[in-house]
This record gives sequence, structure tokens and C-alpha cells, in this order.
Amino acid sequence: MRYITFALAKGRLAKKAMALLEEIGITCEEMKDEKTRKLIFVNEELKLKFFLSKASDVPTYVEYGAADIGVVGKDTILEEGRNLYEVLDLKFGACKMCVCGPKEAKKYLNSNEIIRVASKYPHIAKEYFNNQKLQTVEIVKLNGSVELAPIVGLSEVIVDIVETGTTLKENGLEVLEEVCPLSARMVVNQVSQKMEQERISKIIVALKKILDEKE
Ligand SMILES: Nc1ncnc2c1ncn2[C@@H]1O[C@H](COP(=O)(O)OP(=O)(O)OP(=O)(O)O)[C@@H](O)[C@H]1O
Ligand SMILES: O=P(O)(O)OC[C@H]1O[C@H](OP(=O)(O)OP(=O)(O)O)[C@H](O)[C@@H]1O
Repeated sequence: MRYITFALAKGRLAKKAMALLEEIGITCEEMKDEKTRKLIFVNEELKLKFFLSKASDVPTYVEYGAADIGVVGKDTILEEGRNLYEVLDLKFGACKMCVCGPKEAKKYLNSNEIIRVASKYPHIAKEYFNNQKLQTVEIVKLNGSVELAPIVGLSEVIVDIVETGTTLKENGLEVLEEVCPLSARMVVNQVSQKMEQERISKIIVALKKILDEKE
């Protein structure tokens, strides 16, 4: 039997992804060791492999079939735009993609003003503003602490993730528009979905059952 390989986004989502898989009996003790520098883990008994990768690389591994299954945020799926099947909303890691800025910046939105938009998610930001007929925007890609941009005058607004709203509040910013809700998703390689249909469907069904019970 061939191995089924899982690519899990490291960081915020990793522990919850592992905990959820554990609930359906998919475990890999070695991977839980936060100190390990090992990159790939094998569960011989279940014929499964696991690796943790930078979130933005998960869709790439899955599209190319280097991983059969991925667990990653919807934001990353949208931003990367890879060819893969999104099969399940795993519900954890819930947050929202929003247009944010100082209250005064609201006047720039839905106007014919040309504005700068800073974001770690340039594709999501571009797509969002492309659908707003009047607005012309210049997207500025940043790699973190995006809330700084309107404070220091780099951009009028930002497109970023909001969870509790604390970061915005502590920096005098607010949500001006909501782009879309986000959460962790399970994604599947398009060929694996057909070739390993039985094993992958079993995993999806088991996860779905656990998720339904949690609701
Ligand atoms: N408050 C939050 N801020 C950012 N991401 C969140 C939040 N809550 C849930 N998430 C989810 O967690 C993922 C980000 O995880 P994490 O913060 O570990 O990565 P990151 O720091 O954005 O990655 P990178 O190191 O590539 O910048 C997002 O893709 C999103 O789906
Ligand atoms: O609404 P909140 O609960 O405050 O969470 C949202 C903040 O958390 C994330 O940043 P992260 O900690 O990932 O750092 P980064 O901005 O450097 O990526 C996100 O980019 C926001 O800044």
C-alpha cells in the first residue's frame, strides 16, 4: 500500500490540525515534539507520512502531489490560487479578511480616489478591489505587521486578517469592510482524490462526523 502524505501548515494552525487528526485516530507522536528539527514523519502502521511546512507552501506541495492532503487557512488557499480540491471546512482558526484603516480612511473607499493598499495578501486585495468598479488601487506587498502601513503613511488602508480586533484597536485602526470569513480547510491533490478515493474519502467522512458532533 502506498503512503498517504499530509502537509500541515506550521505555526498557529499546526497544533489544532494535529489534535483534530488525532481525534480520528491519525497520529504521529514524533511530530508533536516541538524541539525536533526533523521535517518528515512516518506512521508505518497506518501507511501515512506527515510534514509541516510554511503555510504558503502547503498549496504548492498539494498541487504538485508531493502531499496528497493539506491543512491550511482559507486565506492562503485564496492567495496562492493553486489547482486543488478544497474538501472540508475544519472550523478552527476562524478569523476574517478585512479592509482596515483609520476611521477617516472610510471616505476613500467606493470612491474614484486612487489609494494605496498594503497587504501580506496582494492577490486577495487585488481581486477584492478589482470587483469594486470605481476604485483604482496600488497594492503594496508587506510581509507582516501590516497595521503599521497606514500609521506611518505607507498606505491609506490595509487588507489583513482580523481575529479578536486587538491589534487594530491598539493601533487606532478599525474594520472598514469585510472581505470574507476564513478558517482552516482540508485540501486534496486532484489526482490523489481519484487514485486514493477510498482512503481519502474515509478520512473526510470521519472528520466530518467529528466536526458535526462539535457543532
Ligand atoms: N489572528 C490571526 N492572525 C493571523 N492568522 C490567523 C489568525 N487566526 C487564525 N489565523 C490563521 O492562521 C494562519 C497563519 O498562521 P501563522 O500566524 O502561524 O502564520 P504566519 O505568521 O501568517 O505565516 P508567515 O510566517 O508565513 O508570515 C492564517 O493563514 C490564518 O488562516
Ligand atoms: O485581531 P487580532 O486577534 O489582533 O489578530 C490579527 C493580527 O494577527 C495577525 O498578525 P500576526 O500575529 O500573524 O503577525 P504578522 O502581522 O507579523 O503576520 C494578523 O496579521 C493581525 O495583525
